[in-house]
Amino acid sequence: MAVISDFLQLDRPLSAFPTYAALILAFLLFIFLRFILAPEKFKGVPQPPLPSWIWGHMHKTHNTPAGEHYGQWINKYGPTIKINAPLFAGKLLVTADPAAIHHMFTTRCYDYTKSDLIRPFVERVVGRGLIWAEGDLHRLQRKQVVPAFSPEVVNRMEPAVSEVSHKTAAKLSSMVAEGESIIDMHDMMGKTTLDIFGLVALNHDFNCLEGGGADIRHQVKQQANDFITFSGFLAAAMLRAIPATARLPIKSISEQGSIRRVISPLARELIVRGKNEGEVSEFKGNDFMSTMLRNGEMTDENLIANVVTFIVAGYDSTSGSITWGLYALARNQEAQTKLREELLALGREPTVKDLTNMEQLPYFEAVCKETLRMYPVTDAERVAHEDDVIPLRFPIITPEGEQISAIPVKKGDTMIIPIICSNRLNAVWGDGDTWRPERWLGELPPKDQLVQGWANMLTFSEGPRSCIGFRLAILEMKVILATLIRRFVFSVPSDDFEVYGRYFATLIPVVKGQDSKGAYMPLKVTPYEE
Ligand code: HEM
Repeated sequence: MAVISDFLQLDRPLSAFPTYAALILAFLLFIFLRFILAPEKFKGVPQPPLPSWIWGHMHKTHNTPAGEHYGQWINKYGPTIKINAPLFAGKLLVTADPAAIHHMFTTRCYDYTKSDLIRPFVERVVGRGLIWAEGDLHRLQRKQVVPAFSPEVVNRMEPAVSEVSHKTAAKLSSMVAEGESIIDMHDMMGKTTLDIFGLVALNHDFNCLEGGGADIRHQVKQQANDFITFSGFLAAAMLRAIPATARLPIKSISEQGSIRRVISPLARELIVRGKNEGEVSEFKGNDFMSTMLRNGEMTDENLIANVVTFIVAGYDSTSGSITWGLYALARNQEAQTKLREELLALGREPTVKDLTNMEQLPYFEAVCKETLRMYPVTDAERVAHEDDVIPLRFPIITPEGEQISAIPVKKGDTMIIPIICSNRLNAVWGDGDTWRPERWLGELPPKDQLVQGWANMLTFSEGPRSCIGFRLAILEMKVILATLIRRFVFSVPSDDFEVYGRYFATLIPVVKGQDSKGAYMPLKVTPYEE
């Protein structure tokens, strides 16, 4: 009872609220009847055994390492399955099939929008910016900001990225010199990428490495840590069953707005400064802020939402990817040594040219791709806006021997696209769950079995809504990893140390046995001596 009372932010025990108890019962009865009366969905698509009558399949996927259960089911039943949503909220189609993904993300991108669970969540967290926008509004907003992330503009960001990376290396050196040998690299990478994004996109120095931006990073981390608890799961389950629950004073839901509340005043200040100063940075007016302001077509609400959106999307996912890269290298000392040797053999700090030329640093390229394949930091969910038929590359064979090569869907049906499973499909990659950079140096799986996103993976999605910041993310990943691996050896703090991922808006690293700490990646850092 205390849990429910806290969940609902009640200031008296739940027993004092018979009305609340009656409401909860009515709610459960309503969704149960809706479930019983619903027509059968996704006929012929295999469904794994139901782990829980009330929570459907999703408590298992929420409460365990990212991709673990979807991965097991998909490897057993094929890339397309159906599952039960919690609280009798109907069936969901889960697919990692490349043809289905291409259809929803590219061919009919605007007919498969973010679901009624995801879109209001995005609005609460970052506002009505590019990630929230759909249809014509999305086309318009995207056209306005896309020039700020062109190859030429991103390449010009390299000196700033490099400068912050060197500051991080200096900070790590001083921490180690002061006796701190085990360092939370998730926290360090968050500070590094937020500082970079401020400088290259907003002409603003968050100065996180010296203690700045702490409120933003704290809120982002707090939201992630809250989401992976049972309360976080229950809130998502209720929202999926009845989206109007968002209006109730539920703690885990109302607190999702705290990131926006913390960043908005700064966003407003930066916009006013940008409007007054005209060109706001050394990127010849091509930076994100100048580009948005120059067009003058966005309302102030859209401008603020986009500054919040880009700050959060621009630093958290990139820092997560780099953190996972350091973890993979810490677990694979041989690979780390090989990478360091390749970087040092260059005889200088790598330049943008070195980093973008795959032949110059082939192993480094393979390490980055393999990390982004194994640890994609986001997940996706779409809802059909019209009745449609989704094609499959890997047909389903029913127990009766019938082949299903396309799945009819109805307006309102929800599809879950577990990006991590698409990237790891054993049917395509063989040993998809193993981090093995060498796979990128040999022959890749046939193209028609792969998706059409960057490097034939789904990490940055594909199509008109694919990640707009992918070039900047890859540049940051390469510059930061090159700077750190040339100077330090990263290793795991103990033999039984294990980290698994949990999804919030990004893939959070959680140390096994230290789950209550939430997002955390303590690695042993030792200066490298030749
Ligand atoms: C390694 C780091 C990153 C990864 C793995 C990543 C991944 C993704 C993915 C998968 C999507 C599509 C989500 C969906 O449609 O449901 C996306 C969209 C987006 N990303 Fe990234 N991202 C990264 C870094 C960045 C950076 C650095 C920025 C900012 C410059 C950024 C800004 C955005 C925005 C604004 C969208 C929405 C695009 C749209 O809907 O048109 N991301 N990202």
